[in-house]
Amino acid sequence: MITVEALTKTYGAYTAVDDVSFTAEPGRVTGFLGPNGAGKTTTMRMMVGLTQPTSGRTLIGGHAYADIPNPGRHVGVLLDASAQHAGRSGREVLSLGAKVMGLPSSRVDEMLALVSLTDTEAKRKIRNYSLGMRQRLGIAHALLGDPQVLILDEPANGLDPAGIRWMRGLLKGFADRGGTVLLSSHLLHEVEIIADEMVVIGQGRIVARGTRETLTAGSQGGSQTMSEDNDRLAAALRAQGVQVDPAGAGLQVAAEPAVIGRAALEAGVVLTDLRATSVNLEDLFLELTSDTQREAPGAPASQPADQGASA
Ligand SMILES: Nc1ncnc2c1ncn2[C@@H]1O[C@H](COP(=O)(O)OP(=O)(O)OP(=O)(O)O)[C@@H](O)[C@H]1O
Repeated sequence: MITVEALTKTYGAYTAVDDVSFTAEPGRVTGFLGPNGAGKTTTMRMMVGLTQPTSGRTLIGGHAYADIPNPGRHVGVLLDASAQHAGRSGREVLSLGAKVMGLPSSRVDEMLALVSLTDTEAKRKIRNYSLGMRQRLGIAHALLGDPQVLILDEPANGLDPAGIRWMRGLLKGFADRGGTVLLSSHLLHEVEIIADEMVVIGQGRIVARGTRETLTAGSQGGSQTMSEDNDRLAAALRAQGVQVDPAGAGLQVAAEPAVIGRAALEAGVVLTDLRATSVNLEDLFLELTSDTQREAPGAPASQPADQGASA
């Protein structure tokens, strides 16, 4: 369990992270989502003691990271895949990590196999690694000590589609076995596929949090429909005050399918297609993060940050 309590970081007059609080629960993947420069990396660095917070704290399993003896055995961290010594090989980096953590060298081979780095690649200097290979090595390093908690900053960065799918499976499996996963991304699609919970940050502040369902709850859902007489159906709906817009060969209607079905029945129009349209999470994400001044109350589709489901 990770508990982030009122973390704030200021650089002079600039507030990079502003009173950020959230939890990441065991058995769940928590996505930390926000556009470039929103404060994700700064928050994660503060969580593991690499950046000193101006105020606030983070507890991981009830302890500050700095107070955890042999932290790699408890918390796997991947913050910057390119931060490893470029002149070392991947195997050397993992072997060093294993020594520091008091692990058998067989663990290095296990991790290399897990992230699909071949023996030849493992012997290559990191300066000659592709970004995806660095990322795989970083994930191997984070998992080396068999931790219960993973904190990963943009772990999918540089991975090809097959690699992203592989990583998703890996992290889901980790959470399914009871582990806690916090991963950041600036890409909604990457996060929404894997994350059980999402914490959305914009301009240093948490603007929403919850599951996909709770985030989009309360948003005005609509329907798409087609009929044998769209004009008559549109007129019948508009007469009830329902907003109707043309959409391709059909209509986009700001109402539930049942409202449309009833209107069609009363107007004697045969429907040829009728489906509820899901709320576009991407629109919600862009709306939430475009201007923190609006925050949750100004954005009707959002889950207010202080009532989020994951709190
Ligand atoms: N050492 C520093 N001095 C001054 N400003 C900083 C420092 N570190 C970060 N910042 C600023 O804090 C803000 C948040 O940066 P951060 O790297 O945390 O964003 P991010 O959400 O991780 O972005 P990205 O998705 O691009 O990685 C940015 O405006 C950045 O320029």
